[in-house]
Amino acid sequence: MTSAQKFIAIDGPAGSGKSSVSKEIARRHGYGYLDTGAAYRALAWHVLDRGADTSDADAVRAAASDFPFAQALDPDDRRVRVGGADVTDAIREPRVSAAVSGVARVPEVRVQVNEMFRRIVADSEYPAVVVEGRDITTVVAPDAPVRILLTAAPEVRAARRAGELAGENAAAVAEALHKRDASDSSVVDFLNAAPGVDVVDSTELDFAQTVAAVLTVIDQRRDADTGA
Ligand SMILES: Nc1ncnc2c1ncn2[C@@H]1O[C@H](COP(=O)(O)OP(=O)(O)OP(=O)(O)O)[C@@H](O)[C@H]1O
Ligand SMILES: Nc1ccn([C@@H]2O[C@H](COP(=O)(O)O)[C@@H](O)[C@H]2O)c(=O)n1
Repeated sequence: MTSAQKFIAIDGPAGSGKSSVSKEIARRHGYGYLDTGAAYRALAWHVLDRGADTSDADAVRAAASDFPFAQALDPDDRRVRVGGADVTDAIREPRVSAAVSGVARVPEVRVQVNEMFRRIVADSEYPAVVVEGRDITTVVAPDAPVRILLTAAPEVRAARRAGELAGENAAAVAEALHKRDASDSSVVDFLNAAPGVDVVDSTELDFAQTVAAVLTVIDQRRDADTGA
């Protein structure tokens, strides 16, 4: 089996359900789970921790050249580390969410982290790894046997995210989410499915229905791949 065949690739915009759905798929199948956004977030945290700004591409490149990132593939172990620092919670703070797109805009950094993702999957002992992000179906693993674009209407995604962040102003949450999508989608296209990528639109689906729809696609693609 090539390492590309170990990928179950899932892309989508912010708040589309990539991480919650991917974790559930990984748990049910005994697969690994890789949250690539966590790596970009951890690098943004690392840049800020060095007193720099992610709009400064040189500062991002410098931080990336010394980036001791670690993340387990266990879907129930979400700890993220940069060197000795546990940044699991810090990378979800609004200041990091607001800064992360700056990191994602630096092409050399994308190449570096994509190599890291491929290595993590290749070296893992899981039979497959659900890898979610923005460019997994198109750049990181375009040859993966299962490639899914998970999407939902912008207002639905904003409402789901606002529901998670108790105490945050819903309009501000929606604005931040849409701003991040606009910036990110100028770097990689995760709003339109590339040829061969299956779309699951969860706008009208609850969480359980979304998981079921993604599982159906995985089964269909796996059957097609094995000629079953
Ligand atoms: N189909 C669904 N119906 C209802 N809620 C959902 C559905 N899918 C996901 N959610 C909820 O929406 C919220 C956002 O989902 P999640 O964090 O998985 O999105 P994401 O795409 O990984 O976002 P981000 O890219 O910003 O990390 C979570 O609270 C999750 O439980
Ligand atoms: N494949 C990816 C994954 C993420 N990004 C960037 O990271 C940010 C955070 O991602 P979340 O999934 O945690 O929302 C995202 O806004 C992108 O800037 C990326 O570029 N490519």
